[in-house]
Amino acid sequence: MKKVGIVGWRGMVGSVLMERMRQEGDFQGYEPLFFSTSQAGQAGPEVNGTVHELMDGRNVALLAEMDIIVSCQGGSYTAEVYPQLMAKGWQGYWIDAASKLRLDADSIIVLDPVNRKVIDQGLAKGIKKYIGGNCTVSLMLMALGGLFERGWVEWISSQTYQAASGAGAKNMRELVEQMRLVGENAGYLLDNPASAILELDRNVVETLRNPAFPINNFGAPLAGSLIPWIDTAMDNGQTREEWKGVTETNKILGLAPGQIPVDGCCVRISAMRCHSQAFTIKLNKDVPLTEIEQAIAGHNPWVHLVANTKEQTLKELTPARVTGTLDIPVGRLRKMNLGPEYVSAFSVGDQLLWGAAEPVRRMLKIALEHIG
Ligand SMILES: NC(=O)C1=CN([C@@H]2O[C@H](COP(=O)(O)OP(=O)(O)OC[C@H]3O[C@@H](n4cnc5c(N)ncnc54)[C@H](OP(=O)(O)O)[C@@H]3O)[C@@H](O)[C@H]2O)C=CC1
Ligand SMILES: N[C@@H](CC(=O)OP(=O)(O)O)C(=O)O
Repeated sequence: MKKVGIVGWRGMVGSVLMERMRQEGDFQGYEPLFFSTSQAGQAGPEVNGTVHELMDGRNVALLAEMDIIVSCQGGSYTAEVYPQLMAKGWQGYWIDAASKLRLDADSIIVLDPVNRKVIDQGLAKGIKKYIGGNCTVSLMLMALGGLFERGWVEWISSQTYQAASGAGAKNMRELVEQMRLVGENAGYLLDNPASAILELDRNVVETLRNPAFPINNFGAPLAGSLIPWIDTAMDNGQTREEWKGVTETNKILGLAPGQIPVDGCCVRISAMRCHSQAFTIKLNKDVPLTEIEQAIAGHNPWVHLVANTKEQTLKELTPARVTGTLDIPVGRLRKMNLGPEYVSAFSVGDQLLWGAAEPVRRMLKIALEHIG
């Protein structure tokens, strides 16, 4: 029986992966082994009625016995362990949620509803590294895959509204902590409907600017505010998150680097785990809106169109509605005043599902089918 090692299963992305694997009945037909870098020997997850003892995530000899390793443990773990496996001549498949190996020449970024052909070609060529994409990029391609598939996209500008979860579990806690403080400090004014609105506003700002306000993880208030910077600086003025847009999009689609320009401004906002994006799409010809709608809606089973009305937008096109689902709603779709080839659209997606765990889960199934 094939052996699959799962590392990082108890982290945030890993927990969502485990949840999805259980929902889909994925723990069948192979022996799963669960690894931890800090809890080896302790009881791990229960799968199909068996509680699995945790293996040492740094036991490279044991890891090398796996046919497939799935890691949601993070980039520094990958940097530490993957080269050791290579040095041992390991021939297994490495499936990873972290960005570390994404741009290696011999890796494939996986998003099978969009690039199954690229994945299958990689498997046929003997490629062994399959890496989940950046959440923002994966969610854009799940939303607009139909336009790329038709070859209609000349370039895209994406302005993002990214959730706290993208920065990690501690940041999600910090956001809610910030919200609590804002609410608690303003409580007495909210309780008095006669209180002046500018007093309420001053109260909130004083809370946000108080040196004791918890900002250790974000570096700035996020509740009642936003942060137009995600990840590290690149030399050209972009942030790394913005740079991933063009770099990963083209790699996922199997195109030459930079072939389809993608750029925009990535912004952290106070959603919990759904990233949203406003797109300006430049098509290479004037395509009627009905054909654009058909191309988007017909691309994959998870994307759906939301009518460009206030009622439907408020009902269907918000992080509050989409969180915890695999849905990829695309709305606010219209031709822009800039010209007939310019299209505006807005999309929302759960960045822990299609943005992280789901492409990895599906790749494990594809790899298992491939090795038989
Ligand atoms: N967060 C995101 O939105 C996305 C993250 N990714 C990538 O996925 C990787 C993992 O990210 P993420 O899931 O956020 O990482 P987490 O910090 O949630 O988990 C990583 C590891 O931390 C250890 N850990 C220590 N304390 C705890 C605790 N109290 N609860 C759970 N785990 C704990 C666990 O390892 P151990 O058992 O060994 O101690 C766990 O596997 C990163 O490389 C990230 O870049 C990719 C896409 C999106
Ligand atoms: N950088 C993303 C989350 C993430 O982990 O991205 P990546 O997998 O590319 O490192 C965000 O902050 O929303």
